[in-house]
Amino acid sequence: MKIGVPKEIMNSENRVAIAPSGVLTLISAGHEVFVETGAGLGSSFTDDQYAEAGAMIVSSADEAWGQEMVMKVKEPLPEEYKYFYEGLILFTYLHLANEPGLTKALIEHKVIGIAYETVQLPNGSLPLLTPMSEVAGRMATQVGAQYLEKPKGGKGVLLSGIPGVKRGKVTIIGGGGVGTNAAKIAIGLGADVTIIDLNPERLRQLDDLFGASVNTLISNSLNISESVVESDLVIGSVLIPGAKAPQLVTEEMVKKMKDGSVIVDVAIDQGGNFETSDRITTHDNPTYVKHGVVHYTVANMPGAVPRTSTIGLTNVTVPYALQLANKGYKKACIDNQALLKGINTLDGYVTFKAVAEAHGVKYSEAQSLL
Ligand SMILES: NC(=O)C1=CN([C@@H]2O[C@H](COP(=O)(O)OP(=O)(O)OC[C@H]3O[C@@H](n4cnc5c(N)ncnc54)[C@H](O)[C@@H]3O)[C@@H](O)[C@H]2O)C=CC1
Ligand SMILES: CC(=O)C(=O)O
Repeated sequence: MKIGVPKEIMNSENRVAIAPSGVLTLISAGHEVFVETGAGLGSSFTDDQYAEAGAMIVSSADEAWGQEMVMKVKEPLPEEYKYFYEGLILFTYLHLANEPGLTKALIEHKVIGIAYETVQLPNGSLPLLTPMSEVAGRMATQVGAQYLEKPKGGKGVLLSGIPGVKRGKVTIIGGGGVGTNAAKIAIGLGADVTIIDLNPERLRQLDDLFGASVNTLISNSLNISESVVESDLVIGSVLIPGAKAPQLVTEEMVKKMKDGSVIVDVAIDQGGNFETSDRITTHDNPTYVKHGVVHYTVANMPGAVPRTSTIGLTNVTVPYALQLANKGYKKACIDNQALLKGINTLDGYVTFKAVAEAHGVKYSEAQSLL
């Protein structure tokens, strides 16, 4: 199969879909890979390294997009919709529940849209989201700690405290991949950490993992409200796979937070967990202040640590890309139910229920279209 790898064009998106090691894997299996010139530079991979791995370096986005399958990192931006054509296999993060324009463009052009974030194993885990959730979760605490500093607009609290002065309080809503990694770093910093989740079994696992280093709370409006209002840093990481994120923290709760507190809404890529997360920000200008609270709502957090993230993403996506390329998307998705769950658009239909519901459009089962 001919596989294209365009350069990412989102603000400060320095990741690339495949590291040279992944190119070598695909080429060794008999496929052709076309990498747009400079696509890897943000992650410190040169054209020469890609060429040595066997890729063809192409000089334009047009050529990279003109292949049978395109692998990307972020959801295409409107200026990329012109590259869509009927039958294109697009393998990338899509976050369609929060992207009505992109959903429409994929349907109109009959693109086979396979979303990394909805590929799901029988145990419910999301293997192509996990490494970026690990990155974003760890970053969430780091950036939260930074924005609590006075010169960054925060209230001037050091999360670790010092002897004689109490520790900062961190609330993490959603104890999955992002939440667990955010907690790891917050505990490491010595903060007073609370994790809130809807799933009691998940709370038990977190309790076993972190012991007395965390407080765990079941998710309900009262627990969320009480914990959020008392916190210096609140991290939003609730996901209902493929669906628009639930807004669990209301504007009223945010109004009650102390001035200079910080919100890091990692779930912003699916629409966000805070009623006050009313915009997506960029790495160039990552925060805004609402009701005195600093909001960080960057939808591509791992783009700031591209070297780690590109390698982490390649590790998990390439085995699936190989299945798509070796067998063709139909047989690959019939043989592997996890991959089948990744198909969000096919033949002009929305094939992921939560996406169809988010946009009020007809849902068609992917399997019946294969
Ligand atoms: N902004 C960014 O750059 C990035 C954003 N993300 C996003 O972060 C979000 C979280 O991802 P993961 O942690 O991997 O998901 P996950 O599926 O591992 O975890 C989600 C957790 O939310 C919990 N949950 C569901 N409903 C809840 C409720 N009502 N109250 C409390 N908890 C509830 C689930 O039980 C689960 O433990 C996703 O939207 C993902 O796309 C991930 C990576 C980068
Ligand atoms: C998950 C996602 O959208 C990201 O890593 O940017």
